[in-house]
Amino acid sequence: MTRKLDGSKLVIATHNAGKLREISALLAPFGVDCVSAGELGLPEPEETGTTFVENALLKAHAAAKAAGLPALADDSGLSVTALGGRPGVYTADWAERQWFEGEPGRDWYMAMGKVEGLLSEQGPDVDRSCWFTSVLAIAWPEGDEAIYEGRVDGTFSWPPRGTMGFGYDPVFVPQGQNVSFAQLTVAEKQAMSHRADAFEKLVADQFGDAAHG
Ligand SMILES: O=c1nc[nH]c2c1ncn2[C@H]1C[C@H](O)[C@@H](COP(=O)(O)OP(=O)(O)OP(=O)(O)O)O1
Ligand SMILES: [Mg+2]
Repeated sequence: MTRKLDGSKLVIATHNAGKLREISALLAPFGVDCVSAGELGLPEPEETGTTFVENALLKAHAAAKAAGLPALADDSGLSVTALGGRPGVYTADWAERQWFEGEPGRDWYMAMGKVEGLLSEQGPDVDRSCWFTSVLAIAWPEGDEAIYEGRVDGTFSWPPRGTMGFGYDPVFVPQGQNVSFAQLTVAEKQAMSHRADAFEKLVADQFGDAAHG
C-alpha cells in the first residue's frame, strides 16, 4: 500500500511552465491545494539519474525535503524507435538553454531539428514511430514515495505544426490522429497524453473511489 495524500498542501515540483499548466489542470477536479516549486523559490535539482523513475524520484524528494510538504514531480521525454530510444531521459538536454525575452528557456526548435536530422540521415523510408513517457513521483518529507508511469505512442512528424502545448508537441502526432499535440487544446491533449495516462494511475491509487474527472 502506498502512502496517500491526506489533504495537506502539495508541491508541484517542476520548473517547466507547460507541465505545471497540465498538472494543475489534471489535479483541479480533486480539490488538491497546490503550490509550485517556482512559487516556493525551490532550486532546480540536477537530474543525475539514468532512468525516468530515478529522475522523477530525485526531483520529488528534493522538493519534499526542502518544502517540508509532499511533492509531485514528473520526469518525461520523447523516445524515437529508429534512434534506439533516444533522446529519452535526455530529451530536455537536447534543447540548449537559452534566454528568450529575459526569461530562461530551452531552444525546442533546435532540439526537434536535431532529431529530424538524425532521422533523415537514415533515408526517406525511416521508421518515424516514437513515444512519450511520463513518470509521476510523489515523495513525502519522511521519505515515503509513490510512482506512476504513462506512455503515448505516435509518429515524429516534420515540419513542426501548431503553437499550443510545449516542448516537442509540434512534432508529435499521436496514434490515430492527424494533428500534432501542439494543434490540440489542453483538454484534448489530456484525453490521450502520457502524463494523463500516468495521472489516471495516480488517481486510482491516491483518490480511489473518490476518483472522477
Ligand atoms: O507533453 C509533452 N509535450 C512536449 N514535450 C514534452 C512533453 N513531456 C515531456 N516533454 C519533453 C520536454 C521536456 O522538457 C522534456 C522532459 O524533461 P524533464 O526533465 O522531465 O522536464 P523539464 O526539465 O522541462 O522540467 P522539470 O524537470 O522541472 O519538471 O521532455
Ligand atoms: Mg528537468
